[in-house]
Amino acid sequence: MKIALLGYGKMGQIIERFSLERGHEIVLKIGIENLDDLTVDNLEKADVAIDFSAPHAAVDNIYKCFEANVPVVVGTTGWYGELQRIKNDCEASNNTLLYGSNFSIGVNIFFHLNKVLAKLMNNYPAYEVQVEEIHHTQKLDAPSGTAMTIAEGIIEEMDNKKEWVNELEGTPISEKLRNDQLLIESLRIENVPGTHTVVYSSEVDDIEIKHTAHSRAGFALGAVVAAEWLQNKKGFYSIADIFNFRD
Ligand SMILES: NC(=O)C1=CN([C@@H]2O[C@H](COP(=O)(O)OP(=O)(O)OC[C@H]3O[C@@H](n4cnc5c(N)ncnc54)[C@H](OP(=O)(O)O)[C@@H]3O)[C@@H](O)[C@H]2O)C=CC1
Ligand SMILES: O=C(O)C1=N[C@H](C(=O)O)C[C@H](O)C1
Repeated sequence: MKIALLGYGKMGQIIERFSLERGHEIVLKIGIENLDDLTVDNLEKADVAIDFSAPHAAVDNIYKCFEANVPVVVGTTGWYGELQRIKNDCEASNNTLLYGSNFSIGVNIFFHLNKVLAKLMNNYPAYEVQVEEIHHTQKLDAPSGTAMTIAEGIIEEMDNKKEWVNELEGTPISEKLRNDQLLIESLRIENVPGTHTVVYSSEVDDIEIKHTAHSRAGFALGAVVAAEWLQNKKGFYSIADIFNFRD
């Protein structure tokens, strides 16, 4: 495949390496220094675009791909408030997009496990649930997209949780946490690629599930595999469409 990389930072560079290893060609690399090269003409040279840019940049980049009719894989997080509008516009313009808050196989297994556990724990109100995410200090968004997906999985399965609220280290939530709110605690520590924990705590014990990324390799390989999966498809997809986990 001919791949356009939108965003050539920490992730873009590893995605380039995996793309070349898997026999693909990089026909366009867009970073902050050559944004003018992000044109319809240049995008049309690619079979697929992969966006790992920045929360403020992803939406414009997606619409540029739609204009060029190039399928786009979006790994960038922090833009999900626009998800419904983009889904509608993608389908209305007969375009193709796949997004995911996390492309690693391990985290996608974890997403499934999280929902199975939440369904079970729904029967045990003595346990209070909380999500924690830890990332490197350059991360621009909080909570992480992965933590949002985890929280949404819990809210879907637990009758007493209706919404999540975020506490970023140093900026505690302004109001007291309500019983129907799920806390996502965000911590920023130098060089951490991504750690997510779900804890159910009772008076007598804790139950904890945790995913620890040792590097960014799992995210990057997953993004290239997602781009391969998207070939010859039309429409709006999420990473969950690639996996078919059973309980
Ligand atoms: N879904 C997943 O599995 C994963 C998602 N991510 C997400 O991917 C995104 C990128 O992560 P990461 O690579 O670590 O971040 P980096 O900051 O290392 O890289 C992003 C790059 O994009 C550049 N950029 C800024 N604006 C634009 C634009 N308009 N078009 C193209 N590039 C632009 C930035 O330039 P400059 O720094 O000069 O502004 C930077 O070089 C984040 O949102 C992160 O949360 C990360 C890992 C896994
Ligand atoms: O910014 C990152 O680094 C990561 N972002 C994604 C997220 O917001 O969940 C995925 C991964 O945790 C790394």
